[in-house]
Amino acid sequence: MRDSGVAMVGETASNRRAPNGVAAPPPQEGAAEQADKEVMCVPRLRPSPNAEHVPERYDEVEQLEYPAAMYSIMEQYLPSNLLKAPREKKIEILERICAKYRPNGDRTRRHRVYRERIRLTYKPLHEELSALNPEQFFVQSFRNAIDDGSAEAFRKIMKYQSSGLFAFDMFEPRFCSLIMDEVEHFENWAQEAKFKVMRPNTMNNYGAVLDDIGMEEMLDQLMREYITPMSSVLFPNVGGASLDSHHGFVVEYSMDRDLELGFHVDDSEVTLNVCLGKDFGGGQLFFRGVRCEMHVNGEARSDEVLDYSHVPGRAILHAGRHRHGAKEITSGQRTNLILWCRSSEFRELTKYQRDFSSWCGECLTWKKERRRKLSNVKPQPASAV
Ligand SMILES: O=C(O)CCC(=O)C(=O)O
Ligand SMILES: [Fe+2]
Repeated sequence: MRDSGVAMVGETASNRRAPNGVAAPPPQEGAAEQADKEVMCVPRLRPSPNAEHVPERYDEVEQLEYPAAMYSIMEQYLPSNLLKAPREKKIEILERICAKYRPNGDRTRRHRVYRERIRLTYKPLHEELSALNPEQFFVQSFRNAIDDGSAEAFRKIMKYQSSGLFAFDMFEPRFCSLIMDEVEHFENWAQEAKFKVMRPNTMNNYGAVLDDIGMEEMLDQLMREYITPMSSVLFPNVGGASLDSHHGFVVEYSMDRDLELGFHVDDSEVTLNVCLGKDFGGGQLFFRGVRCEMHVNGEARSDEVLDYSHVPGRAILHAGRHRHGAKEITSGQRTNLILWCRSSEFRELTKYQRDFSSWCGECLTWKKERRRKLSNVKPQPASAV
């Protein structure tokens, strides 16, 4: 399994919490409006160091993955909103950046130690969550569609479908409760044990990585046996047929915690997002079209502006590169299970590619435009000598 990686997130969106947990400047516009203008990737380092910033010292920090001096040097390349983040957060971010360049995105030593400590000291509340039990976890209609495996069977269970977005009922209410209870139990344990929980990615201040608390194998099986059959049919152009690793976590929103999630793309080829509960108002997902890395900040076409309202037990499946965010909740508490499904084959094959017109809205527009221009070029009559 690869490292949890980092979601590519809106770095400068002014209307959400900054990744360091410090409140970002007051909102100028709504999340969705801002999203139309800008998506950036975080953590994206500055091209040149910030010479005015005096970096922290890391010498006395235990269990650093790399030499302490490297953290001080790299700190000067962090985007300005992260410079004042707590040192622990900066270490986490810098190590995640570096992990991307290690063979197979190997997990950092800190993360290995973190997981081992949980494994040895945390006693799960619901041991049954460590093994996939389709009858207990999934609703009948979803199991039937997977058993059938045809595009027609998947089409039949869709409750909402729009370009690149597919929503269907998936989890039994009891399974939703078990996951939420387990996460709460873990949070309580961590608080009592004074154990610092690693959050799912740089954008979340709450939530937990399910892979870290004993559900990695179960979620891997879920991806291979229950998501791949669907994504092979629904997302063939973005690696949906060759998913081979995942990052599974829950995100939590409530009036006294995170309210919303900034505009971003996921570090995944295909994302499964299932609402677990509980009662809440607001919190709609907003989508703004699928884009490759080069076009991630481009404008959305009007037909790409889509909102989706979560329903407990219901899943939405989308491409990781489908730009999105979550609007503020207006009441209650919302918890969602997120499974970022990745394909190393797809990443390798597309590494040196430049044309993604089979899935990137803007590459496609450019391609059509080029074709149109070419077809408008009138052949010159050959002149006789
Ligand atoms: O809040 C949600 O439902 C979306 C979460 C999300 O997009 C993510 O964690 O990548
Ligand atoms: Fe996301």
